[in-house]
Amino acid sequence: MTASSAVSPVMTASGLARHYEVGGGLFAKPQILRAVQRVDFNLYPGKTLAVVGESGCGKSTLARMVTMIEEPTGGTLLLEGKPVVRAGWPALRSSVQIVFQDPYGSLNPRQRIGVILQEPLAINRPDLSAKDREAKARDILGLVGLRPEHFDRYPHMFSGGQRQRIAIARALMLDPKVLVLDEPVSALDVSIQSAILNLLVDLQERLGLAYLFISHDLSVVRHVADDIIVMYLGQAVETGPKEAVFAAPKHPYTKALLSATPRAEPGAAKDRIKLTGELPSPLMNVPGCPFAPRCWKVEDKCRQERPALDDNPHSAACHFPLA
Ligand SMILES: Nc1ncnc2c1ncn2[C@@H]1O[C@H](COP(=O)(O)OP(=O)(O)OP(=O)(O)O)[C@@H](O)[C@H]1O
Repeated sequence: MTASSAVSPVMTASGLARHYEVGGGLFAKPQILRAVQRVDFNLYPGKTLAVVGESGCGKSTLARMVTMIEEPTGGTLLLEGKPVVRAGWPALRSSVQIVFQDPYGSLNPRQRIGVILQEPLAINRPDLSAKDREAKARDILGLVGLRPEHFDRYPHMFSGGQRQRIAIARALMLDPKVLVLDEPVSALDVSIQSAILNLLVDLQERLGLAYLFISHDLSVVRHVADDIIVMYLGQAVETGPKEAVFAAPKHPYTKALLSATPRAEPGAAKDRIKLTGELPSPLMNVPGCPFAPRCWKVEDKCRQERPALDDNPHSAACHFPLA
């Protein structure tokens, strides 16, 4: 999806979908909840694709499919051109690692940092000796900006920012090609957020990692993204290079999200677009545009026909795009 890249994508998603059956029982049929619907993207080495949207739009479900924690119910996922299918998971899984939002909950409090870091190697790299595993863990600890003496400490002895460095270090232990970063700084103090974002940018440059960066916070996305997917109710409603999406959003939903994001530049104050109307239930398969009930540009066609993205590098699933 990025126009700039002549390099092959490390991961390609085509029509990726995840549905859940909910409810149901003796006398009632289960309902289908469409958490993610037909999402396409390419991830490139050394580049960051940000997925943004409000709570419940399907970001975490997408992350679980990309990290192969959960199987898609539709579409395909290719890793370096090879289909990701269950049979290939153990080998492919190590190439895609995830860092979660909560640095407090994701580390075992009873294990020393050195043990936590070596664990993925113990499981996936039986070819490495204990000495090599330890050496690798110590190297990666330094790479994420922690000190050698931290190796023997326990998670509770670290701050939130340091714990997130440990979680990033653990994700790097198997030399992944793709890192999924699921709201990696949302739980941290603002003062620490930029240090972690700078670390991620630095690691990407050094290691050529592809990032799928999931965030509801557009000011964070502005800092790190190359390309953006805006999701609404399980669907990609706008995709494009960051600069284009921020400078001239095409989808009314993206424009509303951007209008609610504080800007650092002086004089950048702008009118906030307030969305009214309810977010439709993901259990309802509405015929038209999912955003129509909240859209201030809505017309009859929007309620009848579902708009789709086109092949342009910057595209919006909207019958009446803004730019
Ligand atoms: N295992 C599941 N079973 C049923 N429904 C689910 C399941 N997981 C997610 N959902 C539903 O799928 C939709 C998307 O959820 P998801 O957690 O992916 O959204 P999100 O954008 O990550 O939100 P948040 O930021 O709040 O985590 C929601 O309506 C959610 O209730």
